[in-house]
Amino acid sequence: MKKYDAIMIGFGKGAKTLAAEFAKQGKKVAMIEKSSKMYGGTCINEGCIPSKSLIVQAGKRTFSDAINKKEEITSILRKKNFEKLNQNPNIDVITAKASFVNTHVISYENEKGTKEIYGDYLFVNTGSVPIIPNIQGIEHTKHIYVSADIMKEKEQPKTLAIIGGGYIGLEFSSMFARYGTQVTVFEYGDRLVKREDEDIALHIQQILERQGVQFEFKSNVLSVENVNDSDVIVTYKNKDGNIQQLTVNAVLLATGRKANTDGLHLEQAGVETDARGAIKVNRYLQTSQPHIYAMGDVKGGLQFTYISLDDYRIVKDHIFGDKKRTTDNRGAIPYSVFIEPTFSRVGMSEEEAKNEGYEIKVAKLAVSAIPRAHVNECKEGVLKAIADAKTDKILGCVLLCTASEEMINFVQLAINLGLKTSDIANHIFTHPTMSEALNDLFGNF
Ligand SMILES: Cc1cc2nc3c(=O)[nH]c(=O)nc-3n(C[C@H](O)[C@H](O)[C@H](O)COP(=O)(O)OP(=O)(O)OC[C@H]3O[C@@H](n4cnc5c(N)ncnc54)[C@H](O)[C@@H]3O)c2cc1C
Ligand SMILES: NC(=O)c1ccc[n+]([C@@H]2O[C@H](COP(=O)([O-])OP(=O)(O)OC[C@H]3O[C@@H](n4cnc5c(N)ncnc54)[C@H](O)[C@@H]3O)[C@@H](O)[C@H]2O)c1
Repeated sequence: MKKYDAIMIGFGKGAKTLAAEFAKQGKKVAMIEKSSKMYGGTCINEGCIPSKSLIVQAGKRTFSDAINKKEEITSILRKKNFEKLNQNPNIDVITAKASFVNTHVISYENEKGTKEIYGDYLFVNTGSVPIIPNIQGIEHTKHIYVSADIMKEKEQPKTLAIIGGGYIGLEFSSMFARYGTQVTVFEYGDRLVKREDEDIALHIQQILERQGVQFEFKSNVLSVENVNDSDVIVTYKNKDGNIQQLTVNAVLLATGRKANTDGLHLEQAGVETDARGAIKVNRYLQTSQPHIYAMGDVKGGLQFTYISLDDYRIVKDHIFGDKKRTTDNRGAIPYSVFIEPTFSRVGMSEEEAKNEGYEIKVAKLAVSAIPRAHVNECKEGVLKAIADAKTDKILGCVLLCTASEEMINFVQLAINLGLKTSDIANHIFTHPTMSEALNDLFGNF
């Protein structure tokens, strides 16, 4: 049986970066990825990059041209990811589905039959899969998609129902609407983005409604069925309890994603999972077997590529470093939802800060007051900051504006460094930029 210092299961962000690190240290690594279409993981092939490519191209290209462009970008990145590891003499890239035989042995099957390999360390980075809601007719109805599949269809649906108003629901509704598709979002909740303040949720809703998106809040989709070859009838209970129907060309399921442990046989290695099926880890990302680590979506919690990357840093530090980095000291974690304009947040919302017992002060700035927003011809949105009234320290910030995905990283650094609102209010920014609006926002307290 071939022996490795480290076996990576899944070509996710954390594992591929860790594989290169192990190899750099002269260790022998096996990277096992189940599909030749997935080198580089979800982000590059089915997640962040293809969706952001389609989002950026909306309004610039036709839908089918944008799909072609997206294919071009993802195939370049996939190839680069494969070659980077495959050309490394210390790394074997194995294309096969892996499963545990015991605490150190992994089995996989390829055209030559079943093989087993041994690893001193093992790393599970198998990502997540869409949750398929329990809706009558969902398994056998045509034109029902998850995010990965709908991004492969060249034909643009004229009408689209999206079930779920979370990250994917928001990004895909804004994107399809801007290609000219009539979009209806069905959401369980009584409003969008439950973890955000109500004023911000309302802003987001109004922006999307102006783009033509319709929302059915507090709705429950009961069944889907094909009416002819090209249409789907969606039957749902609306917020008033009335049964309604909507006929659309396609339905996108965006009701969350769960840890992907399917077929891994974790039990053979004694690796425990939690009630939601995610792999249980400690703050160093060790599983119930100390030499087996889990990184990225498969361990539950926040599902972002940059979390998987940070998981790599924690594991690297635990194995090769001073063991100081943990999941407890990552600092404030920002996020961006790529609707148009982008919505980004870091730190606490107003409501969260109040619930934590802070005496707070709140500052707001309308995007229409920003010179660069006029240049960009995108004057929609709002900026909001929350600070501790006693210490003037920044507690949180919400940016609903063009380029907020860039700006939020600056505010994150300010929060992590413990800066005060006056530090940003008096910071020198280049002009004319969206970032310089942070002078005014933080000067508005
Ligand atoms: C549509 C969409 C848009 C997104 N947009 C963003 C965004 O803008 N920003 C952001 O930060 N995050 C975004 N995300 C989330 C992000 O894609 C994930 O959090 C991230 O890719 C998770 O990476 P990972 O390291 O956990 O593993 P993944 O990248 O999911 O990699 C897991 C790999 O393991 C392989 N695998 C699974 N089982 C096995 C097995 N048994 N044997 C061998 N290989 C196996 C899979 O084929 C896959 O390649 C988006 C997700 C989606 C779906
Ligand atoms: N920009 C980004 O960083 C980005 C973009 C896309 C996806 N992602 C990641 O992908 C993950 C999955 O995204 P997602 O949008 O599928 O999940 P999500 O958890 O963000 O949202 C799911 C939504 O579906 C609703 N819902 C669940 N079941 C429903 C039903 N039967 N009917 C109506 N509504 C229902 C929930 O109330 C929730 O609002 C996210 O957690 C996120 O981490 C990130």
